Amino acid sequence: MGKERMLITGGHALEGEVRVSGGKNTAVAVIPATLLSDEPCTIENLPDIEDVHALADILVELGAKVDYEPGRCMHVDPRPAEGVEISYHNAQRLRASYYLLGALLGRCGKARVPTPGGCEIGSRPVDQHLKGFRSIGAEAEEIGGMLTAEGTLTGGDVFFDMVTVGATVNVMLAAVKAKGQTFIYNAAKEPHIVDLANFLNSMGAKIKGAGTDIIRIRGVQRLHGSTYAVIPDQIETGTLMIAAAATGGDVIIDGCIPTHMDALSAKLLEMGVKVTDSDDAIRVHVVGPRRAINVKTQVYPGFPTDLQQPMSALLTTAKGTSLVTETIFEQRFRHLDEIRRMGAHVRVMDRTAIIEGVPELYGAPMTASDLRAGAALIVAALMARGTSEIYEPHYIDRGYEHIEDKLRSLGAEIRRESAL
Ligand SMILES: CC(=O)N[C@H]1[C@@H](OP(=O)(O)OP(=O)(O)OC[C@H]2O[C@@H](n3ccc(=O)[nH]c3=O)[C@H](O)[C@@H]2O)O[C@H](CO)[C@@H](O)[C@@H]1O
Ligand SMILES: C=C(OP(=O)(O)O)C(=O)O
Repeated sequence: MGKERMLITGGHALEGEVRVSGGKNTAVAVIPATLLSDEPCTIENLPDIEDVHALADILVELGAKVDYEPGRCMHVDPRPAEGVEISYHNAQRLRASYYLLGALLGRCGKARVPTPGGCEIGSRPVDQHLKGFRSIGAEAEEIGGMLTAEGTLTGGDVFFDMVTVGATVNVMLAAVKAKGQTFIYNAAKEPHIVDLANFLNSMGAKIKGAGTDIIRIRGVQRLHGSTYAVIPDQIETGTLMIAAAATGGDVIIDGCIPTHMDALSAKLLEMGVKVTDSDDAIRVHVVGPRRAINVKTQVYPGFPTDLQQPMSALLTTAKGTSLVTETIFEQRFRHLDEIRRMGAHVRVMDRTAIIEGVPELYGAPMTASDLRAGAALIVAALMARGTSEIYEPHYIDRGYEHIEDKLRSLGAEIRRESAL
């Protein structure tokens, strides 16, 4: 497909109900995990997004039999998979291609994966992944643009220098079939870590403590098949909540897990936005002016970095001055340069954005630099006066299923067209 752009005419309050899709960050861990099974698996509730399409292609490249119905489910028979290396082209399509390292190491004791692509939001080193593999008995290195890991895994103690989602996932994948026991200290606690553990345990793995700082994995010899539905996407849920708040709307987001959204809900309440939870839905309802607040990104259960960009877009029109501090990634403010063209008053000093709320933004042409930057531009465009053009919307497709349809169903004026 050629170059495209999104056109959004702002000023419509979003209203109605919308259903959230399955989680990207859980899907991209669970799909590689099917390679560890000794029998076929079925994964349900997968979002119909580019990262999932890429992983289906990678499993096929490795020789697995994949039957994928986008938007529905993926059947994976890993038994014919003999490959231990993925192509540069496929590795570049997404960050999570590096989960094939852990999955292949766990499956057959050997893996070669080109350094991954994905969003450029900081330097994103992989030293902790490699250290983790070494701690459980593998040789692992990064050389010439290639990540390699090999060895008979014994299990062991893994101490991460910082909380890292990716390295926690990778070590979990590698360790489930190790000969001995693994302890991961300073583990990530994100909902997708728990979801991956639940999937692996449903295949017969012995993982305890997922969702806490210490994960214990007792290696097993074989894993059986499983049918598993991934959890709803908390970042899509959060983006829709922010979009509702930004447009002065009244939206019910169905099929989500409200407790995963506590950090965002607390911040919206602090701004003066009404947030009401029920079992599997959240209502976001704007009743008066939105006040400026301070936000600092943290690991779960703190405020997620993936929602910092849409949240800072929302704050550009809040009453007063907001401080947004990004502690996880060094380059996650690029969206603000674009939103400044719409009339926002923003300065970035080191890791903090100082946002002075303005009464109104004006539509402008803008370019998405990464996935959540794209989501932030959508939020800004939805609340602006006039029409905005968002170039490079393919970044948004990495993580949001049918985003235009969902927003249109809530009353947004949004469409995509060729940018030629
Ligand atoms: C596919 C997926 O789930 N992506 C998420 C994952 O990314 P990802 O897994 O890449 O993020 P990490 O949690 O690993 O990164 C956290 C911090 O640790 C640093 N680090 C990480 C690994 C390492 O070996 N060395 C190192 O220094 C990173 O540069 C970053 O500063 O968690 C991020 C933080 O919640 C989210 O923004 C991403 O959406
Ligand atoms: C940064 C993200 O994803 P990835 O780690 O896949 O690049 C994200 O989902 O916001």
